[in-house]
Amino acid sequence: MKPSIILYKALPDDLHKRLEDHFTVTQVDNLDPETVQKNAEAFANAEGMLGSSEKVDAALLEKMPKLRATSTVSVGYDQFDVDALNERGIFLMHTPTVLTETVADTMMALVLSTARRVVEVAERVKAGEWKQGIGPDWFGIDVHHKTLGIIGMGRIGLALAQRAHFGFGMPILYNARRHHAEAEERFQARYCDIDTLLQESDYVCVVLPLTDETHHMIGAEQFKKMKSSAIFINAGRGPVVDEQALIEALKSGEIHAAGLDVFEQEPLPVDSPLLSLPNVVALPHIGSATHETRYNMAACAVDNLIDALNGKVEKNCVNPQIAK
Ligand SMILES: NC(=O)C1=CN([C@@H]2O[C@H](COP(=O)(O)OP(=O)(O)OC[C@H]3O[C@@H](n4cnc5c(N)ncnc54)[C@H](OP(=O)(O)O)[C@@H]3O)[C@@H](O)[C@H]2O)C=CC1
Ligand SMILES: O=CC(=O)O
Repeated sequence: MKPSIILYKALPDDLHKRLEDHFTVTQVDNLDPETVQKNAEAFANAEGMLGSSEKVDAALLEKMPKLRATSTVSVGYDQFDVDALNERGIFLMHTPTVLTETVADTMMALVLSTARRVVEVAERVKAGEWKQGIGPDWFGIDVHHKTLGIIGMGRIGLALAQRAHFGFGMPILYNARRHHAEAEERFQARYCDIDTLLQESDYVCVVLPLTDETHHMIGAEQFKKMKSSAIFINAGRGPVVDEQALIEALKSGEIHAAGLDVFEQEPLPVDSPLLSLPNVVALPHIGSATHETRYNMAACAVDNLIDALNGKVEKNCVNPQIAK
C-alpha cells in the first residue's frame, strides 16, 4: 500500500502526478485547524506532507501521529517548530540551491531600482509628468563601485557578492557567524563586525534566516549607525528587521531609502506607512518567484519527500541527525 500524504499547495500537473505515483495524496487548501478537523482521518494517517507558507507546530503534529517527513517548498523553514519535529523524529526537507541565483537577482534588482528610483520615476512618466528635459529631482545615485555590505554570507549572500563584484565593481563587506574563504578569495569580500559594516556600507543588504538570534537584529540602534546616504535592502525575513524603527529611520532621513521583499506582516497591510514613502521599493515576497525557479523548487520538494520517506536524507534535510 502507498503511504498517505497531505499536500497543502497546488503543484503543476506533472509534479502532482509524480506524487500520486508514489503516494495516496489528500490535497487541502491550508493547515488551519478547521481544515485539519474536516480532514481528520487523512491527517491522522499521513506519513508525509508537502507545501509552503503554513505554520507547522506541536499542536498540528499532535493530529498527525504517523508523520515521518515534511517537505517545504522553500529554503527558509522558520514556519516549522524544528524542536517538535526532532522530538518526534520527523525529517524536515527544504529547497536550498535551486533558488539561490534567482533570489540574488531579485536583491540586485532591489539595489538598482531603489538607487535609481526606477519605480517612482516610471510612475511619474505614466502620470504624464515628463514634459521637458529632466532635472535633478529625477536623479538617483550610483550603484557601481559603491561599497556593498552583506549580512548573511550564505548561498544567496555569496551569489549577490558575485554579481556586485564582477558586474558592478563594488567593494564588498560582509558579516556572518563565521568567515567565508570563498567570498574572500573570489570576490575580495572583507569580513567585519556588524557595526563596521553598517558604518562603511553604501548599500546594506540583509539575507538572514529568521531565528531567535536574528529576530529584530536590525533596529533603531543599527539604523543610527548607517550613513544618511545608505540604502537598506532586506530579502531574508521581515521580522529580522524592526519595521517600526525602519519606518522612523526612513522618515527622519537617518537612511536614504529601502528596498524590501519581506515584511513583519505578509501580505503587507495596505495602511502600512512604508507604502506612502517615496523612498521605499516594496515587493510582495518575490525573491524566488520566476516560472523556472518556482517549478524547480516544487520538483525539488517532491523529490525530497520521496527520498525522505525512503530514508534518504543525505541531501536537502534540515535535521539529518535524527536518522536512526
Ligand atoms: N525573499 C525571498 O523570497 C527569499 C528569502 N530567503 C531567506 O533567505 C535566507 C537565507 O537563505 P540562504 O542564503 O540559502 O541560507 P544559508 O543558510 O546559506 O545562509 C544563511 C546565512 O545567514 C548567516 N546567519 C545565520 N544566523 C546568523 C546570525 N545570528 N548572525 C549572523 N549571521 C547569521 C549564516 O552564517 P554562517 O555562514 O556563519 O552560518 C549564513 O551566512 C533564508 O533562510 C530565507 O529566510 C530565501 C529564499 C527566498
Ligand atoms: O522565502 C522563500 C524561501 O524559499 O525561503
